[in-house]
Amino acid sequence: MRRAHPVEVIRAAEAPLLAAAETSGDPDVVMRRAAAGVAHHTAALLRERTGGVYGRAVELLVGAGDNGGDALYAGAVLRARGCRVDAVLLDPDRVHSRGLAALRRAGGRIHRVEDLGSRVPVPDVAIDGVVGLGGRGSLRAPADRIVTGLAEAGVPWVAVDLPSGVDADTGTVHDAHVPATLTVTFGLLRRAHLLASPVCGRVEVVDIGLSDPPIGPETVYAPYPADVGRRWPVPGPADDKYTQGVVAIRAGSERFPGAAVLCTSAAVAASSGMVRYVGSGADPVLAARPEVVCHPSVAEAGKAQAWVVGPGAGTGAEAIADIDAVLARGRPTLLDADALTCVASHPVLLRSATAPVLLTPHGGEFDRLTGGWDRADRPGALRRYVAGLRERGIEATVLLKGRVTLIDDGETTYSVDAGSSWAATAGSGDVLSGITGALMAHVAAVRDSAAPDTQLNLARAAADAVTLHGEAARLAAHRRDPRPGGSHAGPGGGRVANHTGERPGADVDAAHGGGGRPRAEGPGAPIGASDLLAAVPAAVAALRSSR
Ligand SMILES: NC(=O)C1=CN([C@@H]2O[C@H](COP(=O)(O)OP(=O)(O)OC[C@H]3O[C@@H](n4cnc5c(N)ncnc54)[C@H](O)[C@@H]3O)[C@@H](O)[C@H]2O)[C@H](O)CC1
Repeated sequence: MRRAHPVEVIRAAEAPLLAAAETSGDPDVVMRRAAAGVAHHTAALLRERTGGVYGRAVELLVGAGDNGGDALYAGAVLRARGCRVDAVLLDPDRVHSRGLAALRRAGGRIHRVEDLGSRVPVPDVAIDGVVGLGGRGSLRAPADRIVTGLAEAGVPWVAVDLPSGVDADTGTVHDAHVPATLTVTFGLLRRAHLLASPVCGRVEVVDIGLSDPPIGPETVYAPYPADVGRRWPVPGPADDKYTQGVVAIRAGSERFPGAAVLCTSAAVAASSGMVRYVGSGADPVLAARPEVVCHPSVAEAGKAQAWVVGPGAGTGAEAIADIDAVLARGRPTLLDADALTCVASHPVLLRSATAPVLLTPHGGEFDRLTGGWDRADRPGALRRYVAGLRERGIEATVLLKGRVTLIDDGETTYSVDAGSSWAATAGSGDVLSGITGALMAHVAAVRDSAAPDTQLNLARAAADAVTLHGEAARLAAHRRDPRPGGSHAGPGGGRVANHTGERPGADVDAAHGGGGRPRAEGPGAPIGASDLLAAVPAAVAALRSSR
């Protein structure tokens, strides 16, 4: 798992290093170490983009704090490597004076913002040293104007520590922010690197000598794709359809038969166990997936290790009664879509739950559940909601969907960046419910046979399912078979997206509105939920073979 920490933990980890630097008589030794890393990775980006480093133009946007100091020292290193370096000082009276002197000595040019006039320099790369850990709120004028201008001109931004205009702890991306192609941070990931990963670009961590800090309730986790692949359930020599987990799905309605097909088909594709179905969509479900076992009612469904309720299932009296009946069966249950609407209007429903529940709202459904939430603090709003449920005695985990999906069980927050936004399509949530339900059934089956008294790690299972879903969307968007009626059996796609590496969406495309707006997802083409579904087996294979 990748781990990311809150600002106070980072500051505490840095404190002994900074104190030692102070007593050594070289107070900037740690800062120069950090800056050397910034310069190294900026040079690599320059080489990638322009084929070299010598003679390339670098612009530094420098704020009042130590983040600006890092940028100035990095500028001095790049100058020594032959770059032309221009530093724009946003607050000349408070600039880091030793960093500034170092850049001057190296031959960098220094500008006050007011001296820039209408000059619009177009460097090969721009370094964001406006604010780091001490940043609060949006980029202010005139930094916002400079950032927008360069982003519109297609200049890649390197963020020092984290992109300015992004809150280090909540990951809130303010309207005016730096859309980074690359973020170079120091020693430890900050929460924003996982919570706001689409605007961080590729994240590089430079070793500056920090020790591992303690983990705590504010630590944010993100699974490595290779770990998800290692954990993904596949049948072993002693397995049969029951040992791998049976998931039962109550989904679909006269109005939304497709939800039943997408959800059950995704569950079938995600694991080799068994899928049961209850609802009005038995005919289309069986037409798509004859291996699904259909039942006339919740009461008549056979044994299942986990249940999924809600996709397209309706919000009427019958649907509500079925939610109640499923929860009363005492198995781990995923509640999605219409089931969340029912829970929002009848919160008492969750009292029937005698086993862990996983709620999977998108932002609008979370609005309904909470009566309105603080969008400036996604992880905080989620943690507070889960805490409220747990205070009511409900063993709940909540998965808040988005390009960056957050999962919280009251103690641990997982953050999963899909790596692209291709999955933002109708029916994609139904597929996610099916995948997640199958995985829940598997972990419950394993738990029941190995250690029935232990707690289920539903949050980690959900994070794994979201990782797979994102990978399936990426593969679907990139592997469309151009033949009429073709499938997803096209070549390539074996390499799993490294979510701190390949990130086409982090690039800025002036043609798509500029102003730091992330470009639509680079190469690839829009997909529907059926395309995503068809790519699930390839995504499982890709995750299982990733290193
Ligand atoms: N000291 C070292 O050896 C190391 C420092 N590192 C870097 O230091 C920053 C943290 O520096 P700090 O001075 O505490 O904070 P900032 O530079 O982030 O900014 C503080 C400064 O900015 C003003 N401010 C806050 N919000 C805004 C805003 N939205 N717009 C404009 N100005 C704003 C605030 O008033 C303060 O004056 C850390 O991130 C590293 O980059 C390294 O850790 C290496 C060791």
